[in-house]
Amino acid sequence: MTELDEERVHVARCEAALRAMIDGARFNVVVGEHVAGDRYSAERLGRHLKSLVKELQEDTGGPPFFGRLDFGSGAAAGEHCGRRYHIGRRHISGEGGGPPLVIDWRAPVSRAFYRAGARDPRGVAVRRRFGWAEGTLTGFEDERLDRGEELGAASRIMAAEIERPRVGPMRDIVATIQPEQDDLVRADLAESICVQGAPGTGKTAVGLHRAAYLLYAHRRRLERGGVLVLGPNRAFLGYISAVLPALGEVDVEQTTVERLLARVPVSGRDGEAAARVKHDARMAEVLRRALYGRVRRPTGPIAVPDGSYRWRIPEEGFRRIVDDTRRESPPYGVGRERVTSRVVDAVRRQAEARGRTTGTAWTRTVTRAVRPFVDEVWPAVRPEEVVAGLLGDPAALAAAADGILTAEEQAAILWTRPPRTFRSARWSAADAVLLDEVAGLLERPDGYGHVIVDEAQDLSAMQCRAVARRSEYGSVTVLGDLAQGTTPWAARVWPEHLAHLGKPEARVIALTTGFRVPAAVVELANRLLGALEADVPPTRSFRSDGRLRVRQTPDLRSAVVEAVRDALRHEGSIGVIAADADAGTLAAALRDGGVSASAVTADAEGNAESAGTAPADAEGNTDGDAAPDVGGGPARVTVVPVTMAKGLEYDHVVVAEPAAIAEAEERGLNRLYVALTRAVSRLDVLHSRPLPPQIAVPDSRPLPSRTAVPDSRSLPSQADGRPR
Ligand SMILES: Nc1ncnc2c1ncn2[C@@H]1O[C@H](COP(=O)(O)OP(=O)(O)OP(=O)(O)O)[C@@H](O)[C@H]1O
Repeated sequence: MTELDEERVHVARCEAALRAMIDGARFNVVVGEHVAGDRYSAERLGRHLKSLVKELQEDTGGPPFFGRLDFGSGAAAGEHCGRRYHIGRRHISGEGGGPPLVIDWRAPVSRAFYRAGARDPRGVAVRRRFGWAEGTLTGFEDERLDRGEELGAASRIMAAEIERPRVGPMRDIVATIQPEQDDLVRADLAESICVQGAPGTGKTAVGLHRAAYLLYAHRRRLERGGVLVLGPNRAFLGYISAVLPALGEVDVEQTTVERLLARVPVSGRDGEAAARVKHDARMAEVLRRALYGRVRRPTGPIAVPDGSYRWRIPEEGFRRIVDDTRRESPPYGVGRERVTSRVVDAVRRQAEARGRTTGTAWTRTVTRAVRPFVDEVWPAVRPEEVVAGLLGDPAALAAAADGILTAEEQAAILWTRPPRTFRSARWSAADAVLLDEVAGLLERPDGYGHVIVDEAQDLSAMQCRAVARRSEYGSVTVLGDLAQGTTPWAARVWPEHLAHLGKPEARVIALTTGFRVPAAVVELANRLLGALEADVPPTRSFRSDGRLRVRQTPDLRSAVVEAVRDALRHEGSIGVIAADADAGTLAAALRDGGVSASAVTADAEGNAESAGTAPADAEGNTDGDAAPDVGGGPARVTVVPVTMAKGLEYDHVVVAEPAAIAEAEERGLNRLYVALTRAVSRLDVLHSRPLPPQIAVPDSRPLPSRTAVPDSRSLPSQADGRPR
């Protein structure tokens, strides 16, 4: 029997054991319904067991393992001396209580799979990587670390995995996590980290694997708060939605900041000037003043009838209670309760001095009697009243914003036609952020144990504060790229942003090796860096494959259709990325040309990321909001308005008219940088107008024939990655 045959026998054992685990878990669900002592524990146990079944079922599709570690006999192997472990996406128990057939990739011993090298073998004699094709084990590759052999980037299996054409949603990367990524994935739960990563360096992948790792390593501690993943839009969430379930984690909340803060329907729209002011950190103080401006000093005593008695708190005593409470700065709602209970206590002291018994019923009656007095000085209020009271009333705004916002800034956010009541207000996306700030002043929201924020560079200071409120007692993983910032308020440096996120101490780590974008494409995109006002290192590509074509054409529409037809000859997904204003025309051109394509549609919720640009989310392929396919069946081609392209990737990308993308918004070059870095295997850049100078050939020599730049060698190389 060959070694490969032996491994295949192990595959069969694993599959049988996994089936037995599922049957066992199903059986436990049935038994669990009968064994639990009360309804509450029955429900808890039931939920746990059912989710175990769900997890296990999610797993049955993928290969049971992807690697193997053979530990040597030296002291470095420690307790693993002479042992052999298969490493996979999940633990598979051995038959009859024997040693496990597969160890979870997150277990401590698995770490050596990602970290061991010829220089530091960590007791590992041999690391084996397995190759799989359509569920069948096709081969393996050994690294004899004990003999100083290490393949590194030369591993065929690793390269094939990284360079494979992309189809469908994002996949996990457990088999090929790189050492610098592994460090981030396994960072301590208590530690907040910020990953500044060039496009395609695996930030999103790292964030999702970190979620899975933390849930494995700290399941009990995270059980209550849970883990939250925040992404830029629904198209992105659809794209990443399969990764965590494939890793056995089915209960992680994944949403956008807009949805997280959706306490009101968003139907209004701000102009850019208003949105900028509303997203500015100074609004926090304006809102705080507006809210606490409602607290008034008492102007009289409190009198509480109690049977034949009448208790009295003099104005001075009442005032002291209110002042003391304000000084303690509790959340507004807590302050209200604190004032009430302190007044009741003062009354109780008087009553008890007169020999009254003050039980629960007495407390309830007196509290009711005290309420109207407290309402006068510390009124109950809703966030909507506070924000509407501010934006709809120039005098109230002037009072709260005095010395904070200029007269122009106040004018920019004032409602020109205030609604009659806050109930009929047409709230904008930025208003929702203000409402959340006030809600947070009234009462602390429930927090998460860990929050992962993707594309964090695009959050405003006020959105960061909303995230900070939800991770006050937890930690965060901040993922972003300053060069991809496209909102008017996008971060230009990390420290200030991290302070708004409530984690100024977070460690900032840079990732620079790109696993998505081929070298030739990276070189083109890197030319934009100098113009982006972001101090980030240029990307280096892990990949030497791939293709870049830059072509000028008199007829953009026909050229796009032709490029897509050509791309359809290859395997993999195809994305046509264009300025928002051009996306519809190009989708129509493809339709007229008989090419089946779906379209990422404009946002249904109005949560545009910046004022004045169309859009935010909903990708058809993933959540059903797409325009129907012309050809029927799932389309391989997607037309993507460029403001929706963030975080997505396609095997073949056609970027249409870079000049139009660059000039459509203030940070148009950043947007172009995002567009150029979505391609996994091939990028076509088609233009009828001159290219933005940063990506045009620097010495204005025409690119070879102006039609094809087959590989990176055709582009003048730039060691420092900066435009010349
Ligand atoms: N270690 C790895 N092994 C295999 N594939 C990887 C690895 N790291 C990243 N990738 C792949 O590279 C691609 C880019 O990763 P990801 O989307 O996480 O990058 P990103 O840094 O978030 O990019 P962007 O900033 O452009 O959105 C994905 O297809 C991901 O699966």
